[in-house]
Amino acid sequence: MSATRVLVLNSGSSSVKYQLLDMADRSRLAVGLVERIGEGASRLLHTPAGGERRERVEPYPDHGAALKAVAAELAADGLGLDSPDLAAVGHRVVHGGREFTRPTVVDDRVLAEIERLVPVAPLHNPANLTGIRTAQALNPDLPQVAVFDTAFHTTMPEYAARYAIDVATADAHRVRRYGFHGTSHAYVSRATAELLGRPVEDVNVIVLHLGNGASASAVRGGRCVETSMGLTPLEGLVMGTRSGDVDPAVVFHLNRVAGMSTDEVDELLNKRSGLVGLCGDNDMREIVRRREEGDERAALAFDVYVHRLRKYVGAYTAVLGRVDALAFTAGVGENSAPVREATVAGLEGLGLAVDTELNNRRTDTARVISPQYASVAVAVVPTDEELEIATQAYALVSS
Ligand SMILES: Nc1ncnc2c1ncn2[C@@H]1O[C@H](COP(=O)(O)OP(=O)(O)O)[C@@H](O)[C@H]1O
Ligand SMILES: CC(=O)OP(=O)(O)O
Ligand SMILES: [Mg+2]
Repeated sequence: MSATRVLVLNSGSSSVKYQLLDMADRSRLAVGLVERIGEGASRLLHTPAGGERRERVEPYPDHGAALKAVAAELAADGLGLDSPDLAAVGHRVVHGGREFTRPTVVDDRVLAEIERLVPVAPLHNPANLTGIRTAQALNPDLPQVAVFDTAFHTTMPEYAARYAIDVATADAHRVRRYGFHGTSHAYVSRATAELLGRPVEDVNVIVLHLGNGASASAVRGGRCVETSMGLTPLEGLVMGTRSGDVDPAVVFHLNRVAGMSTDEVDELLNKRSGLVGLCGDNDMREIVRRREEGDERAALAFDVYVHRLRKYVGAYTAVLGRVDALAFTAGVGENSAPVREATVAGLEGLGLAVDTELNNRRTDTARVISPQYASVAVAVVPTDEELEIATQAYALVSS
């Protein structure tokens, strides 16, 4: 019997999410999360299929230490990285530049390329590299597969990927729009077509991936034609801690007028902006609760967030020409009925509306929330980046 299991590692700036899947039946054998890596008391939560959740609170100074603890938890369930049932480890790698258009088995050249892209994904690529190197050290014989956030967006037409800046300067430094969360945009756009019962080739979808990081994409017939993130995951929508779009002159202005260094402005726009910068909270549940209690800062943060979303929905409607579906996904998109309602309110002219009762209903499965009469299907479509990474990694190593 051949190996059918895939361990998926999704390493973020201060966390690792992981899942062990059996691709024979797509079942989950274990799921877990390590939070607050490098922040003193880190926490590991590990749940084996059919077993009790286990918690470990201890300091993990870096992603390497965290992954060793994850490997130990898996080994305790007989699911260690040395198991002959394991076919591959699939890694979410955030920045793959233009080079990587599909999942790739990691070798020294691939590692060097991911390393070269660290300056354009400083919060993400170093953690992804540590994940790969640690898994390699734990079992050198196991294929490590990199699945890139940028890959799905490499089909964007040149006029969407180009910034209107001097071509020679841009090309010399690879300055262009790459886009991120591609694994989620790919999975959700396909799942939306399935929900509508139509072939993906025939369907045009706007996907709103609203997690801590957030991005929109316009997908025509299964191919991405536009997305809101750019050179780095800072451009576009308002996010938990990131500003999204600002006039680039904000950077020079703060440098000249407030004496802030480039690194300080970088930190401001990536970590002290977005929802947290506007109202002190980045959790949409908390913002909605405060807003309902009459908190003005929370209400403004909500309005700025939703206004940006509405601008992108309008823009992507124009990009696609014909829209069949608008899909909400990730933490906020899947769970926040108030955000979904406010995003499409008054957009009947674009064929958009939600049915209040359908919008407020809670399910774990994909569903349409627009009324019968609406010409665009508004849908809630849960993303599953881990399943998608496992599927792509397994397809590659078993082919
Ligand atoms: N029930 C809910 N209502 C509103 N927002 C929620 C709810 N559950 C989670 N969220 C939001 O989802 C965000 C996290 O989304 P997620 O997709 O898990 O993010 P990431 O993968 O980027 O860490 C949280 O910051 C929170 O704002
Ligand atoms: C690219 C990106 O923004 O990822 P995340 O949402 O995991 O921070
Ligand atoms: Mg996410």
